[in-house]
Amino acid sequence: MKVGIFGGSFNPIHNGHVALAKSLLGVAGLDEIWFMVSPQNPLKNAPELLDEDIRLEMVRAALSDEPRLVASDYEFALPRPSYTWNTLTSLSRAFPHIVFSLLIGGDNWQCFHKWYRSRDIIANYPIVVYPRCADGPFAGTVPVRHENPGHVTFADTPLLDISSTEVRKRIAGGKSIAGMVPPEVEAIITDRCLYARAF
Ligand SMILES: Nc1ncnc2c1ncn2[C@@H]1O[C@H](COP(=O)(O)OP(=O)(O)OP(=O)(O)O)[C@@H](O)[C@H]1O
Ligand SMILES: O=C(O)c1ccc[n+]([C@@H]2O[C@H](COP(=O)([O-])O)[C@@H](O)[C@H]2O)c1
Repeated sequence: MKVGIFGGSFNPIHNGHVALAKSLLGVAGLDEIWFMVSPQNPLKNAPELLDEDIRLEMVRAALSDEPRLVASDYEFALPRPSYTWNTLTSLSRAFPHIVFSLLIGGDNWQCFHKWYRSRDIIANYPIVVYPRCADGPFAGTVPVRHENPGHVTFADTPLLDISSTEVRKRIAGGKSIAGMVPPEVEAIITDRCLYARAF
């Protein structure tokens, strides 16, 4: 069985994440994709990061009709910050029959050399890099290739110009997020008044 690990803050999950994962199932030949909700990205200090349980609840709601897309809280029980090398090796020990790949966006691939034991990840796990249309400096760029890419492939998936940052900004500005997040996620955000404070 082949499983892709799609790690993220998912603060909140949006339609770009779901559309991308659906496309990656086919493009990368995966049986399932596990959305690994990261309690704490080692390289991000985000004061606006919501509690991991609420972020997980939104991911579960968004994926409720997608049997091959799975919401995972696996990192919640691992040491913080959430180093992907630790997650992958722990998963491989826990599920020895599963071949895990790492799915990573072009934005994160640009700084992959800063990740904890990035060379070990490249040497031991297949990596699938997908293009990311971020609203930041890497908008529309082709991911940088590392010197010794190992099992790194570059997936030709569609670019969807949505980010969690934009979703949070719109909510704080009193604007609609209809069509940017799944309706189940929009309902949770509205009911609990999430992200109502401006950041
Ligand atoms: N619209 C999108 N298209 C393709 N990939 C995306 C998109 N949005 C996010 N991703 C990817 O999903 C992964 C997890 O996303 P993350 O939770 O950081 O969302 P984000 O929208 O980038 O959040 P933020 O705006 O808060 O940085 C990242 O590696 C990112 O590359
Ligand atoms: O392992 C690392 O050193 C590392 C450094 C930066 C990011 N990550 C992981 O990359 C994923 C994407 O994070 P984010 O916050 O951009 O959605 C998430 O699973 C993080 O834990 C991992």
